[in-house]
Amino acid sequence: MKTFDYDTVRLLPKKSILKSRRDADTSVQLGQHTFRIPVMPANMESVIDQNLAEWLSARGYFYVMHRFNPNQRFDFVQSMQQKGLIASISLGITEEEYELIDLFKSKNIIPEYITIDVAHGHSDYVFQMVAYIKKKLPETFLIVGNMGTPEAIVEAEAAGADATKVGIGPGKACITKDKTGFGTNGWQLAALSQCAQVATKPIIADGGIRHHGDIAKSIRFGATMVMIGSMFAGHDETPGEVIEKNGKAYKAYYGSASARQKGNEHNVEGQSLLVEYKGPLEKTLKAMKEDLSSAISYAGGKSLTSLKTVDYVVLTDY
Ligand SMILES: NC(=O)C1=CN([C@@H]2O[C@H](COP(=O)(O)OP(=O)(O)OC[C@H]3O[C@@H](n4cnc5c(N)ncnc54)[C@H](OP(=O)(O)O)[C@@H]3O)[C@@H](O)[C@H]2O)C=CC1
Ligand SMILES: Nc1nc2c(ncn2[C@@H]2O[C@H](COP(=O)(O)O)[C@@H](O)[C@H]2O)c(=O)[nH]1
Repeated sequence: MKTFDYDTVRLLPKKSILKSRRDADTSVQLGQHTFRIPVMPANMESVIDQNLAEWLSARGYFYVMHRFNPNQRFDFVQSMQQKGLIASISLGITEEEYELIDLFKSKNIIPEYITIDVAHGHSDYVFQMVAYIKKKLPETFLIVGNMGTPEAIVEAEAAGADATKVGIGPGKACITKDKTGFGTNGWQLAALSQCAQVATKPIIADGGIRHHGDIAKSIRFGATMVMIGSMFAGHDETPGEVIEKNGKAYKAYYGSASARQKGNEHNVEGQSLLVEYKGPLEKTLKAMKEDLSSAISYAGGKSLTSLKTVDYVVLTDY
């Protein structure tokens, strides 16, 4: 099997039709809503909290709240919706999660988006949860992850997923490939491409984004949106305190399957890192939008759709 990844692919330019990059449209539709850029922060405790969820949603960005304060999710959804904001939460697949779905149903509080967040999403237990959510909360847009193969995408869509999330182990805080030998680390873009060939619904590329250009590459290879952890962590608006070390400023970034997150040493597949302190998030989001606008211009179009058909090369002696 031929593989490639973000660092070995270059997209090929087409004649531009834009007078200015400011005329490029970077917006994307997911479900019933349109968002400013095809980017969402990872649903990790060191990346997002309720304040950031409110901040992003109020400004037209998509987000997925993490699931590590399980008992606060009902109030979270109510509070977001009372403010006129989109409610987008994560769920696991334990019994308590079924009870939360029942609570939403009984109170007629309907989250606009739910993401099933399990390391190995290609599982009948995940698909049972998909079916339950679609039965109880049919209006909710349901994202199901994580997957790494076309077979998984086909089964998830057949079970009722409205979108799937692709990426087993390409994340910066991930140690899955070393601990288990499995995953899409090192060929995430090729895995995304394979999954996109069978997908009939949106795919979210999750993990391994290290440069803004990787967002455009993800769209070229079939993603509707991307999920980003480490590049989001470390801002003023992201969780955690600034840490000074050897005269430089950092914030903590830790995996959802790290010992720090789990509070134990069982099935640890994530590590704790320091990422550089990056200042205000507004500045990074503006730069992402500008770089995507430039990419659209190079693609010879006016919107993200133009990226989907550009030619590319794979560097071999890289
Ligand atoms: N994208 C990625 O590559 C990865 C992401 N993560 C993140 O870490 C967090 C913790 O995830 P997770 O480990 O799923 O923890 P969870 O506690 O949510 O586990 C999910 C459920 O599936 C069961 N399960 C069975 N086989 C597996 C398997 N191979 N991997 C995971 N669960 C399995 C678990 O039982 P039991 O625990 O008894 O086995 C548990 O009941 C999530 O937020 C996830 O997104 C973690 C690893 C990889
Ligand atoms: N294998 C693991 N993957 C993890 C863990 N915590 C989060 N993640 C995944 O990483 C991405 C973010 O990747 P990044 O390259 O942008 O930093 C995140 O969305 C999860 O899918 C973990 O503990 N182990």
